[in-house]
Amino acid sequence: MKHFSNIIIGFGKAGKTLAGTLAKHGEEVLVIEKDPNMYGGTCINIACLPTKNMIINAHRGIRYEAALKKKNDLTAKLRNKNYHKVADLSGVTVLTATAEFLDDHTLQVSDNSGQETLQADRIFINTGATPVWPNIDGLLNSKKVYSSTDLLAKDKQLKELVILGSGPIGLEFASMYTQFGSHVTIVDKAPKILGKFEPEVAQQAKHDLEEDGISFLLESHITNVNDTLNGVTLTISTPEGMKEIQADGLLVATGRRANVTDLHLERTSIKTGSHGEILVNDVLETNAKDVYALGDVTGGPQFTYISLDDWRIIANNLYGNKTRSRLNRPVFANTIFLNPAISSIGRTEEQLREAGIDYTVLKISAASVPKAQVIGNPRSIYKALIDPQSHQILGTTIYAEESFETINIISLAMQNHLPAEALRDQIYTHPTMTEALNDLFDQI
Ligand SMILES: Cc1cc2nc3c(=O)[nH]c(=O)nc-3n(C[C@H](O)[C@H](O)[C@H](O)COP(=O)(O)OP(=O)(O)OC[C@H]3O[C@@H](n4cnc5c(N)ncnc54)[C@H](O)[C@@H]3O)c2cc1C
Ligand SMILES: NC(=O)c1ccc[n+]([C@@H]2O[C@H](COP(=O)([O-])OP(=O)(O)OC[C@H]3O[C@@H](n4cnc5c(N)ncnc54)[C@H](O)[C@@H]3O)[C@@H](O)[C@H]2O)c1
Repeated sequence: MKHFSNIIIGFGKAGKTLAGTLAKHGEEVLVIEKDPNMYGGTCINIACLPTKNMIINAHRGIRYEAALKKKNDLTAKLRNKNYHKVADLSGVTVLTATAEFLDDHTLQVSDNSGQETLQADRIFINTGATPVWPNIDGLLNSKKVYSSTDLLAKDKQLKELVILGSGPIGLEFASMYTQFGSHVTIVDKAPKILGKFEPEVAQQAKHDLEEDGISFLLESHITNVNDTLNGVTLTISTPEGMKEIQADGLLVATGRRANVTDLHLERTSIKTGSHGEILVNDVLETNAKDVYALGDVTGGPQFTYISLDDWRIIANNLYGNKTRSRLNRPVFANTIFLNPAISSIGRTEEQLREAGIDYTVLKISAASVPKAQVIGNPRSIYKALIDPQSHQILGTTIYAEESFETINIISLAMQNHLPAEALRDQIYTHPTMTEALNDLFDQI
């Protein structure tokens, strides 16, 4: 039986970065990835980067087939680069095989050629997340039902697309497909979209998505999926009664949960939660000694930058001053890449009210910001909540062009406890959307 000092299961953001750190410290590492099309993990192959590349090219007016080719070229390049960045490190080996546990420190790996048993002193589980499939009649047998991964690989554009789920995946695909010229209907059981964002921003974003041609069926669910010669018929229960929609396909975007499918954790002392997520303590240790879990598989926030931050926690606890943990993870933002993008950080008005925290609201539209005019997209709301005494920023939501960049400045200010005046008085380059922060914080 082969023995390794460290085995990382899954070539995700945390895992691949950790392989580099371990190698730098002279450690021997085996990285096991089950799918050669996934070297580099979910983000670069089937998620963040290909979707944003398609979204940007759709906005540029590039046709679907040409955009798909550009996306495929990009992911192939990134995959190859990611593979070599890890496999070429001294002390690191990449094995393309599926790993399953036999006990806490013993794994069986399998590929088409056979199986092998391996042991390791330390094991890091970084196997990501997998789509949740709702229980709907005809859904699993349909050939017209797609996950985000399937749809990103589709060589022909679906002209009439229904999307189940209005989370980030559903909304980003809806925005992208609309820009490519398709008609999209979103079905969600929730009464409103973007429910975690400030209500006026969510409302404005919904209005703009509708203006772009997207139809919404809220408080609705699909009860039946029936393939037809040319597409699919969807039976939908809505507040106005049952509806039937003919479409070319259905994208299911109803959430993703920890991917532990192949791992056979029942053979170990590793504990899982009610959604299959691997339970870890604040420094990402599982119940089994020297077995860690990182990234989406822990059931934490599903973002590449959080997986990367999990790596920081592990690296700090293995080689650093052991101060980093999930408990003191810095405040972090999130963005949904719409037209324009919606980005937020910290707390909303509702959350502050519930917590009994006093706040002052600052709000502007950036329609008159020169860069918004240069881009030709005046859609915008900038909203900040600040402490009335200290002027510390408690939360910010930006719905505007380039909000995904501007929000990182707010993040830096919050993390370093800068008062709103610092952002008000900062000299920003021109013309940028960030300049709007001069005006937003001028209302203090
Ligand atoms: C469509 C979409 C768009 C997204 N957009 C964004 C975005 O814009 N920004 C953002 O921050 N996040 C985004 N996310 C979320 C982000 O992609 C994930 O949070 C992130 O990639 C998770 O990384 P990870 O390190 O947990 O593991 P992953 O990168 O998911 O890696 C897990 C790897 O483990 C492998 N694996 C699984 N089981 C086994 C096994 N038994 N043996 C061997 N290998 C195995 C898998 O093949 C996979 O390569 C998006 C997600 C999706 C689906
Ligand atoms: N820009 C980004 O950062 C980005 C982009 C895409 C994905 N992601 C990550 O991927 C994860 C998964 O995204 P997602 O959009 O699939 O999930 P989600 O959980 O965020 O949203 C799922 C939506 O589906 C609805 N839904 C669930 N079951 C339903 C049913 N049976 N009928 C009708 N509606 C139903 C829910 O009400 C919800 O609105 C997110 O947690 C996110 O962190 C991030």
